[in-house]
Amino acid sequence: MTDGRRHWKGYAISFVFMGIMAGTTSGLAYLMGDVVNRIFVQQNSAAVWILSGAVLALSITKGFATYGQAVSLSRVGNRIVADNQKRVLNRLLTQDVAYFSGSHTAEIMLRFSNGAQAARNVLNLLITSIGRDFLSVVGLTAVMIAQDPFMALIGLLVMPIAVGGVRSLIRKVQKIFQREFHSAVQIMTESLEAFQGIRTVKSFTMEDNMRTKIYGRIDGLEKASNRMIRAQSQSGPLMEALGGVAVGLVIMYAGWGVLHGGRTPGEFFSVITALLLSYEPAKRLARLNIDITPQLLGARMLFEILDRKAVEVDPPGAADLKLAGGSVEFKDVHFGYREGEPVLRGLSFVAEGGRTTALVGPSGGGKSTVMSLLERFYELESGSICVDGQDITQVTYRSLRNAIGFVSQDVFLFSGTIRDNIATGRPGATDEEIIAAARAAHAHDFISGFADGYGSQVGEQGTQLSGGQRQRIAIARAFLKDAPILLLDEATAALDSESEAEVQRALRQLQMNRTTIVIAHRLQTVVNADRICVVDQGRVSESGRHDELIARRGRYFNFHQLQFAGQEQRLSA
Ligand SMILES: Nc1ncnc2c1ncn2[C@@H]1O[C@H](COP(=O)(O)OP(=O)(O)OP(=O)(O)O)[C@@H](O)[C@H]1O
Repeated sequence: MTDGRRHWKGYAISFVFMGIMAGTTSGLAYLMGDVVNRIFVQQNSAAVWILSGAVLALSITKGFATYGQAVSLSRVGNRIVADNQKRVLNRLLTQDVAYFSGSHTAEIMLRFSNGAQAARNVLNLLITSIGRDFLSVVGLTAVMIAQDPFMALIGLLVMPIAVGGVRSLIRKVQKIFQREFHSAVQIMTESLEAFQGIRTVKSFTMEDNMRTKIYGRIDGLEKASNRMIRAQSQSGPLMEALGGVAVGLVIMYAGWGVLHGGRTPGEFFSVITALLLSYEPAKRLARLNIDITPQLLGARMLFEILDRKAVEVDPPGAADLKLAGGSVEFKDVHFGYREGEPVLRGLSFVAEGGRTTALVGPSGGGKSTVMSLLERFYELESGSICVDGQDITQVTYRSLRNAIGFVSQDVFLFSGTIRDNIATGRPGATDEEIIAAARAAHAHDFISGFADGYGSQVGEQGTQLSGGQRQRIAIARAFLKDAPILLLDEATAALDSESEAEVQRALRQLQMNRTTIVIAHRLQTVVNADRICVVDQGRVSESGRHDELIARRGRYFNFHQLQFAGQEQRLSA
């Protein structure tokens, strides 16, 4: 807990309220003895006033204590949820890209939201059980013992049986919970995919398939939830029966005592009241194990994230990257996303500062991987990557990533305004700077064409931008970021020639005076690049300027010929 002491203070307060609740409840049970004896047996008229006043006072105190404990417990509970969510968010943000590509968003989201609630529920259940229920049972037992120890013993005889009875249910509950969680993740995953891929779903008329599949999952979850309720409620009949046995035995013993053994009716009523009042808290205590099990499992889902090591943590004493021209060097880099499946096999190349280096080669050769590695989204197996002579593993993540701008084919827009989206390039940028960046990116005109201009909403609930427009937003971001190193994954599709020309113009401007590494799909880029690296099977098989490589008549030359033969201005694919 980030601030455990703060939580415990809150719990201590609700504990005090619970103590008052337990005390007043026991007091009320105790008074029942006097009510019966003084008012009904002794017919003492003064006692009517005193006892009714005392009952009233105790009830009012109990009412306030009930309110106080509910409010204080909820407050501390809500704080725990909030704290836990912040901690999980922090831990998630320090995970690397590999973690996110390896786990489904739906599962992370469920752990994030339900896990934090479950952790709160565990503490609440423990506190209310110990504070309210346990104290009540202790207080009421004390009343029973004070009135008649033997009668109390009869009443409490059933307790061990109740506790033993519920134990067997716990394993069942655990198993059902796992199934419930799994079904919930599947429902969330599949419906998220259906909504995110709604165009594909509709154009392939997959609605019926989707419906059937997700219906099946929902039905599965419903069944699991029903099974859970059945298992959890199995303790109900057991407890009712045992409670009945206890009350029955007390009536038999005490009734006989009142009739034949000189016991007062007051003692009898007081014990019965205490027994009936302790019934609910005792039931809850016996069920505690069952109720807490799913919550504990839910909390474990959360703690599995919290227990993960923060991956993206700077080594102690890591220095910030010192830029001097922004040259990039890959030296004999070996890397694979999975064990035994190498993607880069000894890749080396130099991207000189301020120059444009183009990566070309067949699809799947590892070009995008090169870019991910330079941003240090993944760790190398061997070899090194240096920026201006500094190994990227030795400098801070922040300074490395601040030095790199990125424009890719699929541009991610956050929900918010166009202004906000451009400003992600440099948080805190002024309106003038944002507009200047948009102008440089050839985006100002189309943005001004919207009714709300820079204030237009984009993202999931906003204006849908075209592919070319989205790209120009990304370019504006990169202009604003003004990083010395630029990674460019050239657009290959979905741009009409007009917006393509706009995007190209903007990109040319952006590339000026920056170290640019571009995944080139267009001949034009390659022809003008200062250096072309042919990435094939995880290595740079050839490099040089366009005319040098053509003259060499090797791999690049073949690509080039192919492209011309296909009349397609693309190199990869
Ligand atoms: N996140 C990932 N997890 C696992 N494998 C991946 C991941 N990204 C890429 N790969 C694999 O790594 C290999 C290289 O992919 P990469 O995207 O770097 O190639 P590329 O040269 O950029 O291809 P293209 O020109 O088609 O974009 C491919 O075999 C691909 O399946």
